[in-house]
Amino acid sequence: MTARRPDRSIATVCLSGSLPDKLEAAAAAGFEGVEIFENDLLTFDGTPAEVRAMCEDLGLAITIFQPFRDFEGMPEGLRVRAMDRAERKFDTMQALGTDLLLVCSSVHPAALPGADRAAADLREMAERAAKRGLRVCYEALAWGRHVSRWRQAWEIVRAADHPALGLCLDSFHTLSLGDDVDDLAATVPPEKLFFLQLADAPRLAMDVLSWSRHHRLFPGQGELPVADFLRGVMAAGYAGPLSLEIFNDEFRAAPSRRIARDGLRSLAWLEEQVGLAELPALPRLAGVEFVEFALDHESREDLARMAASLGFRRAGMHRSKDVELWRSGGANLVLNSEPDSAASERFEARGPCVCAIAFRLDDPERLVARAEALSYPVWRERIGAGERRIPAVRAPDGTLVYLVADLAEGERPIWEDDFHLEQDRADGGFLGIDHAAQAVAPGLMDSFALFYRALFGMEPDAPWELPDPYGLVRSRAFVGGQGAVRLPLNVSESGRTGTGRFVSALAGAGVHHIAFAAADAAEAAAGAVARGAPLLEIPANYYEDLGARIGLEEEELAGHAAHHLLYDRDAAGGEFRHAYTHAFRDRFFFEIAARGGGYAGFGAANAAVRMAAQRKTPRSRGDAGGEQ
Ligand SMILES: O=C(O)c1ccc(O)c(O)c1
Ligand SMILES: [Mg+2]
Repeated sequence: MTARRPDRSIATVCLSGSLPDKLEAAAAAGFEGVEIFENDLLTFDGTPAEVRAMCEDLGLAITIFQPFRDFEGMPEGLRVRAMDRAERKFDTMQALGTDLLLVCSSVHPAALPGADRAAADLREMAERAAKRGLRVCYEALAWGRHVSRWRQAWEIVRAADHPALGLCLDSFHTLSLGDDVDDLAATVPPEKLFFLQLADAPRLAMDVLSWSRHHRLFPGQGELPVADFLRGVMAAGYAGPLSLEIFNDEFRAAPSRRIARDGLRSLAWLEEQVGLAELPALPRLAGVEFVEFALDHESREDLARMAASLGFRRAGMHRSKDVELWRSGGANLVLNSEPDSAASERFEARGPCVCAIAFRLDDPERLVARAEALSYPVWRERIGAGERRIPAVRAPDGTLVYLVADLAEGERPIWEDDFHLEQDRADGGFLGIDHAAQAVAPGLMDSFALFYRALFGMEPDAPWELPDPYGLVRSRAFVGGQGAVRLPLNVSESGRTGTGRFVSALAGAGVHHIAFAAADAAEAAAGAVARGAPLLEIPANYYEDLGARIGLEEEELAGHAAHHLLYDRDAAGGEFRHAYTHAFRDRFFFEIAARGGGYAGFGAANAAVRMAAQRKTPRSRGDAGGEQ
């Protein structure tokens, strides 16, 4: 570890609720400071002195009071008003007990250009602040009228040349304009770096004001190079707090405690990225060991029949619980009907569903320690004598993620301790679980992103959009262990899309799609069809288009059509062949998938055909319905 960890701060504007709710949530999550956003004070029914007392009781420093708008460059009459307004806000700051004011660059239509004029205004403000022992920092808003970049703000602060005036940097304003801080250390002396605000965002093609006001995210949740930005600022000698400033409509509609906690996790992860703090090291992910279903006996029989049609066989019965293991080669399905368990709790709330997924990784206990350091809940199921306790962490929707040690040759697999095994592993079948896709409720996507990225070190693919016949589905895949674990997350604002219906049918989010890796897709699909598996019918038009688009030979096209296979090819010639089943009781479905030539996607080009086929084919059997 290099220096002492900087204090962690969060702007009240990030959180939902009243000012006291926000402060309590920030303190409960473990922040050391808060930015008091002026609007939160204006709408609070109490004095600034009461806010100060609340913060003191909660152990929170007020790191800054903000924003002070439209100050610099005003023509004479308005300039006097602006100075008066500043004096009034200094009164408020003194009552709050904070010494730092953020002035953001003016957007006022009357604001006049000119660095000298702005410098003179800020110098006078700083002089007035200094008389009261206060300080001012100046921030370039990306949409400022005359000042939109930190270098312009710095020219003004430098020219003003007052010890009570410094710079506020905000990663969003810099990165959203495609700018960087590479020359910050060479340009700005450290004592002039007064404050640092951190925010990430998805890459969106929209005006920067709307982007900033509605779509900011915590570092790690978006696509901006926030870690590089922070490295540059630390290299310039910044010594103040790291403060999160996120304007996001979903954050402000979500429970403040969850959002505050995600904020702290995000900062801890970011500090690890740049070497400011340490966490128990990231895991080495080796694969998905199993997917577990919560079922009653009736649905278990149906699901077992469907699994059998895909080539799975019952491989074992649990020694002490009402749980079956079904296996095909390296793919394991756990069918859990144990009463009074985490699974039954899930079944009672949601009906048949995926209640857990298990990752194979190098050191489960180190991951547990990392989860605890990031305050993700850890779960340990009760066990019978002699059985192995497999630790788990809870995903943001409550799904359990079990942590199973990646075994060296000859080590004893978990299954042997807990199951009476009827069949060993070497029986052909699937190679393993290729990917597990989750439907995520709209407000939870960003929490999931942080969960997979900060806790497991998985990296996000670029987001993409899938056209469901009844609305848009946004998708973003998280990939770990060089493709050993692949988890596409799907979110839909519309309740009518397949994703929307899975979310409502599952009372929240959940794994709704499990892909088994096959060495030979045609062979696996042919076997499945022969055993009566409910594979999706693909329209002939699809194969027509495939021939036209990719130029596959007629014979190959006919083979794909005969086996219900979809086909995709990437720019480097990697190939993907895959077939889908109908959904099991409208809740989840399976896929047979074969990758070749380093193909890293999920057949997104075929998603529209798959979703349409799932919607239009009538329920053909009791265990494999398409329409509700
Ligand atoms: O959107 C704004 O107006 C605004 C205000 C203050 C900030 O620090 C900021 O980054 C943006
Ligand atoms: Mg800011």
